[in-house]
Amino acid sequence: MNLRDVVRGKVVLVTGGTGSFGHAVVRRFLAAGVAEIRILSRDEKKQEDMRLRFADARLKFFLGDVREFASVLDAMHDVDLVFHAAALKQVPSCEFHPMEAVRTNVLGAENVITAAIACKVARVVALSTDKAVYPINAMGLSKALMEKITVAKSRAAGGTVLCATRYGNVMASRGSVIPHFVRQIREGRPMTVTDPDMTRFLMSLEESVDLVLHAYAHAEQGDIFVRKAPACTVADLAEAVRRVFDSDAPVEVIGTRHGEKLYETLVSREEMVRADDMGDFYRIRPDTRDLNYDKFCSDGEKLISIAEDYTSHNTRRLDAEEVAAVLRGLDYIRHARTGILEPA
Ligand SMILES: O=c1ccn([C@@H]2O[C@H](COP(=O)(O)OP(=O)(O)O[C@H]3O[C@H](CO)[C@@H](O)[C@H](O)[C@H]3O)[C@@H](O)[C@H]2O)c(=O)[nH]1
Repeated sequence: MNLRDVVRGKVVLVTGGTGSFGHAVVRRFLAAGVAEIRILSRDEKKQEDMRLRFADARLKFFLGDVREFASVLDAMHDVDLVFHAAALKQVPSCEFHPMEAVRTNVLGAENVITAAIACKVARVVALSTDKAVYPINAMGLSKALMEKITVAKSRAAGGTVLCATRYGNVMASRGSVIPHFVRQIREGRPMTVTDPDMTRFLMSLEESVDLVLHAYAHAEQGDIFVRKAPACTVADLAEAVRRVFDSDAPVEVIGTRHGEKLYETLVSREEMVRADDMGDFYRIRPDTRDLNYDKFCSDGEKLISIAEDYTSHNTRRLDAEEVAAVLRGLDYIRHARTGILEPA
């Protein structure tokens, strides 16, 4: 896909756009000749920082909250494309305040989709997570409902194509384990590993943006897109960080945290039977049976019995040296090696 051909002259809205994903999308879209890119978010300070950083008149800021339909509608007029990234995404905070997750991740998503359909937006890409598959924590559960809303609304969305993307852990994102390990090394503390055998998919920020752009370019009504990714154990991740920083910090095993899974799943076996393998990506097509509910009870699916989940346990596994090589390529690690510890 040539991004230039796709975005030239377009008006794009990014909800929750002041985070690292928003920055990466804005950078690429401005360079590719987008007509206007709007950010809808709650924090005026983060908006001001971003305004100063980009200093580009095509970048417009809308103060508001996806929980408020009126503020979503205000930002939606004349928009061609929406990336819905606004979310509560920390597992512990959603666990303690599940209704807040419902308000932002579930009702907020409904507001965005309803406003987009009303304003005849061409495409909406909603950002989801591997934690939405076989969810066990409130964050994953609320994102699973967001996906369900996207697919259900796609049955009657007129000319607005609704789709979602699912990705795993973005390496070195703010608050995540890699910057945490680096900080522990710098402060001369032991590295705390939850469960050495726990696995996570590894994806860079740029790869997560590629996935979202792939979805934008290829989506048909109700699709969910997944990008194939390698994974590693947390023990190997900790060892890789030690090698990159030439550290001999000890590792302390602290046990699994509240709401955590041993491994993550990007595509369930139930979805795998209707997924297309697109090389680097999977496309999970919606269940297109009509609204005759009876069929959902009577028509079985034999293929499910032989299909396999796509998980961080059975994807390509990187060892510590391979993870270290990936880490050395990250901007965050290059900066951290010179003493700047906070991810952008
Ligand atoms: O001190 C620590 C902290 C974490 N971990 C492990 O490191 C892995 C990654 O942890 P973390 O970076 O906190 O990511 P997750 O808990 O998997 O969740 C992240 O990834 C999600 C997407 O899957 C995002 O939605 C969340 O915001 C983001 O925190 C997990 O196996 C943790 O058990 C440790 O071993 N030691």
